[in-house]
Amino acid sequence: MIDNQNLEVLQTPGAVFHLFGATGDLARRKLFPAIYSLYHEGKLSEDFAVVGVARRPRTNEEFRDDLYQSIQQFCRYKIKDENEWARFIEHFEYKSLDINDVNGFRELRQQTESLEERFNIPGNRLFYLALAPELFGSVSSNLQKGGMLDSKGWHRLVIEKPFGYDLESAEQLNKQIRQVFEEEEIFRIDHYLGKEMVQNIEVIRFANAFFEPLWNNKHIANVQITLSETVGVEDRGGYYDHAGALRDMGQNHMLQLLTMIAMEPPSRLHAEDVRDEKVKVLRSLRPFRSAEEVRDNVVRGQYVAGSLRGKKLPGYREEDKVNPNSNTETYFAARVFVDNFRWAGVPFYIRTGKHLPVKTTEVVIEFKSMPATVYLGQKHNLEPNLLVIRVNPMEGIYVKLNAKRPGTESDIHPFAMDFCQSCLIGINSPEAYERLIHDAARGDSTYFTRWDEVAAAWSFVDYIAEVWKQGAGDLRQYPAGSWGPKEAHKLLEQDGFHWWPVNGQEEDDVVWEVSI
Ligand SMILES: NC(=O)C1=CN([C@@H]2O[C@H](COP(=O)(O)OP(=O)(O)OC[C@H]3O[C@@H](n4cnc5c(N)ncnc54)[C@H](OP(=O)(O)O)[C@@H]3O)[C@@H](O)[C@H]2O)C=CC1
Ligand SMILES: O=C1O[C@H](COP(=O)(O)O)[C@@H](O)[C@H](O)[C@H]1O
Repeated sequence: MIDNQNLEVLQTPGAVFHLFGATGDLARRKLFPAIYSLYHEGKLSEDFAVVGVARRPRTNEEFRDDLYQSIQQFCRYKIKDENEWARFIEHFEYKSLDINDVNGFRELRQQTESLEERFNIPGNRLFYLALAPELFGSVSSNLQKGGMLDSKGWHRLVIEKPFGYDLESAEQLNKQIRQVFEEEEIFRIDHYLGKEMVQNIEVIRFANAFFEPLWNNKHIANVQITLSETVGVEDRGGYYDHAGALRDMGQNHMLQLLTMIAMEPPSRLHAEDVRDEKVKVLRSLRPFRSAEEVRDNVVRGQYVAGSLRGKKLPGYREEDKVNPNSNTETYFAARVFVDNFRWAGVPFYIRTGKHLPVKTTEVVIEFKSMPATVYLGQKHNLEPNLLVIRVNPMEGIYVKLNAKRPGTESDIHPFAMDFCQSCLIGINSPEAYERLIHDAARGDSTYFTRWDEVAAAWSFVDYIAEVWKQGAGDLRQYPAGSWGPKEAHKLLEQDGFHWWPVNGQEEDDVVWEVSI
């Protein structure tokens, strides 16, 4: 069992957190629970304050009630100690303002200064924008005009995705923000980078002597990245129909995961060194250069009515706020290459979709087969070795090996050596947002996306989106609850591979317990 007693607790420096979009869905489901968890674990020092900002009127008491509900419903810690809750909640206040009205920011400044005085906070201010991206530019400029950046401490801007709709709009957005904030002050969220197992990829790769020598095109046959979701678009049809799976998951989470797998070891674990290595991967992605290349390497799909675990599900075009003739993809799979010395010739297959059979995020590294076999003519089933990194909902890694079935002479079968982190008693991994808010408050931008990463990812994705917009690249239908269009299998079959089953082992796998 992991020793939980001696975990390091790094406290944030004193600061006022301004949470723009405090009455929204993200704040309620993710941000308030994250702040409470940080406090509960002693990672937030007592000299902090939070101002929730949104348009609708709320008294401080009403706002605090909202927080209570949100934490009881969504936080991994429930409120049990009323004294602790009373200490925590007195740090929270609400401010009603319209982002486009600079006067509201002047009032916010006074409110902030009074909180700084009350809690002895040295002028550090963090601005978290849980808002529609159209508002990011106005917030930045009104923060400046309203005097919110005049305090002596540091100022940081934390921005939610999506960062733009394409490269051009992202550049415009970046320009607006950069008129007010330096790049070092901007923390662009990609919440997948806050996930425990995504951060663990770095450790698995760079702290284990037996992986690194094999981590290249001499030994790896292909890499498969799956981000499958059981949910549909829920109540986000308006946003999603405009975005689609490529922009919603591909440009950010999937390419970020790919960079974590493919990057070179950084010289040091400083934020800029890590991000330098990641951006090199994005720049090495082989761009598609024609509609045919897109058609041959990228599959897009949209769910039609189907069912999942006995529950009937409507088709995408019947969802709320979705255009009934929509051609937006709710699924895509692609075969991409990283054209550098390490990865030349190794296909990376990536796929994501809504209303697929399981919720999972997994990375499968498939190793090349043995150069020859000595087991000819005997009963055997020599499957390739796999390293599987399970990000979500299970956390862990397993290695698939071939071994002799006990009691036989050489009946060879695949076995899994499984380290299931989330199965260990006493492990309650932090939510991604906890880690990211904690990092931003401490000024650590390692797990936030730098502008050049965002730009490189858009450059890659834009070409595909443009080809689709021109009508090329057929939109395939798949029943909700299925594994997506069958064309996604052909992407791998043409190379002699197949998608490995995700989120579980095959029946005859044996789990070898590994203790740590
Ligand atoms: N929800 C999620 O799971 C995820 C969301 N995101 C991103 O986070 C951001 C917020 O999303 P979400 O919480 O779902 O959105 P919601 O629509 O639920 O919330 C939007 C918030 O913005 C406030 N707001 C809107 N207009 C103004 C204005 N003119 N002045 C002041 N406040 C305003 C609203 O408050 P009021 O109505 O009171 O003015 C509300 O608090 C988006 O960029 C989204 O893409 C990213 C990943 C996941
Ligand atoms: O950013 C997004 O991510 C979620 C999936 O996140 P996860 O942490 O639950 O895997 C996705 O549902 C949403 O469409 C997208 O905007």
